[in-house]
Amino acid sequence: MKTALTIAGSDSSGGAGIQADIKTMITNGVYAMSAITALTAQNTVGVQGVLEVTPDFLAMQIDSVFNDIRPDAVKIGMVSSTELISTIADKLIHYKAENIVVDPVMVATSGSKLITDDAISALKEKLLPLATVVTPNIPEAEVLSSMKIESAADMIKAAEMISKAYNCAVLCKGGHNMNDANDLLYSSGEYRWFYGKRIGNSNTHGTGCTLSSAIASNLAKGEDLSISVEKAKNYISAALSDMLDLGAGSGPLNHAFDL
Ligand SMILES: Nc1ncnc2c1ncn2[C@@H]1O[C@H](COP(=O)(O)OP(=O)(O)OP(=O)(O)O)[C@@H](O)[C@H]1O
Ligand SMILES: Cc1ncc(CO)c(N)n1
Repeated sequence: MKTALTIAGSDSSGGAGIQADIKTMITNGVYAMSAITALTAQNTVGVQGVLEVTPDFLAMQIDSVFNDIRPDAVKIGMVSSTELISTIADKLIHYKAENIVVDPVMVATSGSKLITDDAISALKEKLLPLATVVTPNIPEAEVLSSMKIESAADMIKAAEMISKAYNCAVLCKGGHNMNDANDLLYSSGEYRWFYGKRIGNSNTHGTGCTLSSAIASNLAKGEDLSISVEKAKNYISAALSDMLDLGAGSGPLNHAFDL
């Protein structure tokens, strides 16, 4: 069985973070492991508290995983501080990790900030150059490219800028568009659109975590990047279409829609 590791924060409400990642990896056919960067007390309405792990303890978790069950792919989600980002980068280099998917988590769907400004610089300098693919939504792509994104042409331009600056593939996600849900993959100088019909479901808590974990699962199984994104896009669209409606705010999607 192929294996995947998520390095991310825990979401007590189970819709995003580590919990979304593990549900996604299992339903996409890989063995799931975790290294937890922070605990969040969170629900569909907001983030009530964050407790970060120490860099040493994050390093210990990553060592425990790599020294026993080597992951075929690694997904990185919420990492809120510079020290934790440096720890992850050092370990990924040390273990020569492959198939690295970086979801540059900055703000929760509910609006709470999940990263410090210093850490955004560290993410750019230390993690993006290690990434096979980075998966920003439109506001995150604006921060990473320092340009405003108002059209499909802007998505291509921003993805190209990020890809060239950090030497990684870029999937710019269109979930924050009003009219469609088209995602743009820019890789090795070429781009491909993944078209998605906008689904009328306001329960989108954890869509980014889920998509990046599905991509990591497909890479772990040996698919190339473009097919990995295509399959992940089909998975998230089906999970959203199931119209699960839990909680008072933006609720989770149904990761296990076909079980
Ligand atoms: N209403 C929707 N209908 C169809 N697809 C959607 C919808 N909302 C998001 N998606 C898809 O979900 C995936 C994640 O995109 P999105 O832009 O929501 O990420 P995100 O903002 O990082 O998520 P998160 O809410 O976890 O922070 C993309 O493939 C996007 O196209
Ligand atoms: C722990 C965690 N990671 C990522 C997100 C972004 O959806 C979230 N809300 N919570």
